[in-house]
Amino acid sequence: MALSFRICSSPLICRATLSDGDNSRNHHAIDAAFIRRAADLAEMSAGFTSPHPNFGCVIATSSGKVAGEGYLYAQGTKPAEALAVEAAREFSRGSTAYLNMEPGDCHGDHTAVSALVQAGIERVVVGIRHPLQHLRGSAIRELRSQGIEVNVLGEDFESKVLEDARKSCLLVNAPLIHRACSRVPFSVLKYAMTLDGKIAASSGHAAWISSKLSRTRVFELRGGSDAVIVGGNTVRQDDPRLTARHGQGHTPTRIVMTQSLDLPEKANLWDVSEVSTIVVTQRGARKSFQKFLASKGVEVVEFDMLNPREVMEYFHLRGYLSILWECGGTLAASAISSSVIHKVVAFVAPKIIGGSKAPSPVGDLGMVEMTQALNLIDVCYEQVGPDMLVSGFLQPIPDLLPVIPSEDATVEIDPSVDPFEPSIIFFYKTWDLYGSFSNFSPHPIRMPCGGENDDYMTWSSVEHYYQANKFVGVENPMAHECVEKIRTARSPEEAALIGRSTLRQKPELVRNDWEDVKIEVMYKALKCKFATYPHLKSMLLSTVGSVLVEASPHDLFWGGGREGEGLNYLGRLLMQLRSEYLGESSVSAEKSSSA
Ligand SMILES: NC(=O)C1=CN([C@@H]2O[C@H](COP(=O)(O)OP(=O)(O)OC[C@H]3O[C@@H](n4cnc5c(N)ncnc54)[C@H](OP(=O)(O)O)[C@@H]3O)[C@@H](O)[C@H]2O)C=CC1
Ligand SMILES: Nc1c(N[C@@H]2O[C@H](COP(=O)(O)O)[C@@H](O)[C@H]2O)[nH]c(=O)[nH]c1=O
Repeated sequence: MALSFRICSSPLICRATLSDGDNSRNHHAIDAAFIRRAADLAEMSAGFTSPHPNFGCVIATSSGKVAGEGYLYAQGTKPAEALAVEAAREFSRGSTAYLNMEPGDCHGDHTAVSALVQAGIERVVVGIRHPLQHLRGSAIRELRSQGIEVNVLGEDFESKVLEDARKSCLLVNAPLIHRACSRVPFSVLKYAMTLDGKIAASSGHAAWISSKLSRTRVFELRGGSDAVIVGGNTVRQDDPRLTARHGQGHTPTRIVMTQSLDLPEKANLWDVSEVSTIVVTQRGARKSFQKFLASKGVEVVEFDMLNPREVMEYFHLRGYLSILWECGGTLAASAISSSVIHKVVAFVAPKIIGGSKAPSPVGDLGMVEMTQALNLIDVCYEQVGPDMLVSGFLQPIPDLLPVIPSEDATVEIDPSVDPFEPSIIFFYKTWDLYGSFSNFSPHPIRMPCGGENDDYMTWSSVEHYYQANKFVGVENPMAHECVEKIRTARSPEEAALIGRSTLRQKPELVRNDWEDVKIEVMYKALKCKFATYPHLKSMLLSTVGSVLVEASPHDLFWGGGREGEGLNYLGRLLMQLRSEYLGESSVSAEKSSSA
């Protein structure tokens, strides 16, 4: 059955009534319809932040009416379940909540579960369990312990229609599911071709094959990916920008894969003022050009064996979850042969360019008979302006039921479970085991803005506070505006984006003493966070004896870097805070023993 992945155009919270057909007595069909709607809602957050779990929730009354809906905008914002019950108000009582995925209560605050319990929800239907082992099953257990009936698709009941609904839940969080059971990021090959199967004219000219509307869809695809990758020849021919030009939201890292490193000195990708570029190349290639790129702020990574699999395994280790391949046919063929492409998205334009030498989307795969052709699965067809968008999967999304059958059996197949030495605790993504230590964790703090304004304000995360402080106390209305924009940013990622890009683009708005005070600013915010949330303080104290390292491969100041080359200031400040707490408790223990 083909799954359609329409981006929902309805507002965040909407009220809708099921059509008569959906209102049938067939419980499976009703459950399936609502779960699919929850998955559609979840899809709405894709593209606003770097991939993270996408959650949607629908509250339906016993008569099959939608009482409320919600989706998680980004990590740190209100959970989908809380938004949905808020929208449903008194209609939540006795209703059923449909969730595309089990909530991951990674911060121990049970916000999603509490929202459902307090609203009087009677039954919860879950599309899939949480794919990450340390989070899997805990919200379901908690809901059941509160007397709520919980049904998980594929576990408590099965049918074709429910199977399809479950599949839509797997797809909407495909990058995360891949992270749980694979060693390469989820990769999509996207191209635009003419009706006669060419991705450029014989001259190499390709701007443009697809329509403006299709290219806008490409910006959305880029915005939903961690990185976009092209080969060296595409850089030489097209001089692409590879940015997601659709307003606010996530912009993916640009990756160039080149063996020769024979690239032009002037290229749009070397402008890293808005977003970074990483060039991956063969060890030893054109050392002088490597230096030139480094001087431009472009990172160069050398490989002994430059091939798509090695490159993808490397980016998986660096924390990339999803990659969009926008390369030409030569690199595409190599990536498909290496089995790193999971999905294909092709825009077919009603144009004919001809040319026996004009390139096609996929180069030589060594196949000689049509019976060897790779068949796509779950194919979708959609008209986009004048073009036809055909998409489908080359490899199925892993099915969590057989792949991850139980909590006990998962350690072996989940490479993220415990990949590190026990004496070092790494933390990075907020949903990781110690993710609450991250600046991005959703723990609001109340602190004065700093500067002349001593009023206490609520900051949605440490990251909001930290980024805003770059511009505090600067006598310029634009700096004030920037502080407010960061304070009201809907997610830590958005706050970071505004803070970092303003620092790069308008350095005059940054306070003069920023470099001197930034560690102190961070420490103050961390102290406030751990003092505000006792369970976080306990978590920090539980790490005594372990070194804390922020496993950010990019941030060599706050993070530990890829191979320990980073300064790890965030880890250090947390250890300092931990020592402070230990000092306090030993002083109070001394006092009580001497009393
Ligand atoms: N319509 C569309 O959607 C698109 C069209 N195009 C068009 O396609 C043409 C370029 O096609 P093509 O040369 O295939 O594209 P690419 O440049 O994307 O891929 C080939 C290049 O990738 C690099 N490379 C590194 N490792 C490998 C490897 N293991 N296997 C293969 N390549 C590797 C090499 O760069 P190096 O030579 O530097 O070592 C190689 O020349 C251009 O005309 C461009 O306009 C490109 C993208 C999309
Ligand atoms: N020609 C072509 C595409 N080409 C891809 O887009 C890149 C250019 O991106 P940018 O510089 O950001 O606009 C180019 O290098 C290639 O990867 N894409 C499409 O959707 N449709 C098209 O017709």
